[in-house]
Amino acid sequence: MYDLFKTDFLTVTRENEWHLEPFEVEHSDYNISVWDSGVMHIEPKQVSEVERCYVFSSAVHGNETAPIEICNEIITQVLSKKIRITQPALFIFGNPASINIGQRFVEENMNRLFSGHHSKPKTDSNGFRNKECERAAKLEEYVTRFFESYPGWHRTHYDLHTAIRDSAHEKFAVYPFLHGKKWSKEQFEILRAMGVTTFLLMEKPATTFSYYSAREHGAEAFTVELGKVRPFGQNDQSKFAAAKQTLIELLQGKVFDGSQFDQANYQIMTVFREINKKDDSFELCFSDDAANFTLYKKGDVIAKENGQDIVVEAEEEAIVFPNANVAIGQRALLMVVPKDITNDVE
Ligand SMILES: O=C(O)CCC(=O)N[C@@H](CCC(=O)O)C(=O)O
Ligand SMILES: [Zn+2]
Repeated sequence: MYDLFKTDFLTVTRENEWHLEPFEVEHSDYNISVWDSGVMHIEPKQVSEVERCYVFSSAVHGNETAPIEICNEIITQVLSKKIRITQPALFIFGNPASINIGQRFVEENMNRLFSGHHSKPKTDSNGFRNKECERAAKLEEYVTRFFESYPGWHRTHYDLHTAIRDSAHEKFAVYPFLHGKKWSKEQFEILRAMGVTTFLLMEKPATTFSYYSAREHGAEAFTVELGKVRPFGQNDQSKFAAAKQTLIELLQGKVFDGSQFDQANYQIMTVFREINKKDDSFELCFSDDAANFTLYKKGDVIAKENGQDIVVEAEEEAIVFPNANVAIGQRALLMVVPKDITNDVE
């Protein structure tokens, strides 16, 4: 049994990489349950009239430390009564073992394992199911348990990340494919309050945590990129203050009014092309410090594979998440273009 008033939740999480026996934390204002390593449910004892519940996840990639720090601070401030919240929250540190090694993942990128992909047979290892597969399956169960505790409530999940490269738009959010549903004006406004004005609208299902919550639980869910990957202690906290403050305000029952939505306040992009790595010869043809959202022109060679050039096809395309160092078959690069969503928001 841990005393979370003496040892913060992140420390306890890091001491128990893959498993922690569930326990309750005595508190005058909240019912607090630790469901597993890195998984904490906080429920205000006084039931809110604002029927909204929140999942805030971080460390789905263990080296993306700024969101981990933000979430750990919010938890610590709630427990110590420095801030008071009114809405139920599930905090998740996704991959504690990868936090400890300061890497994106231990064996497999967990953000490619949701929506059941954790249970798909692995072609490379005769069906071997690694610990990240087990963890992704458990995280799905916890999110289900949490959302089902509040039937009929409005559900939100922000899966907080930082990006490997610099970005021409420092903060941006990936809006998972909605299968024809309209994009939420309110969410554009909430995320703008966090400092996010660039959105990447996905056009197909994905294996990410945010797509899982959107699709399986009808949650407003996003992968939110808050800046660049840095080790613990090297994050400029001032760059994350607005995001942290907005997350706290949501937990305090704030409801945003999206009625003034104006596309001119945002950079809205969609995926023109997803480039997957097909074999080990795949290489990117721009420098390692080319930022996300750098524009390339028609005919520019952006990658090579198997002796073939991969070139820009539209008049202009911007790069997002370029990474030649992914497993074969996985996304190595997104090419994105602007999108007008004036008639597709509500
Ligand atoms: O900077 C990068 O190349 C990756 C940053 C990152 O982890 N991004 C997420 C995006 C997930 C999504 O598409 O919703 C990822 O690649 O998992
Ligand atoms: Zn990430």
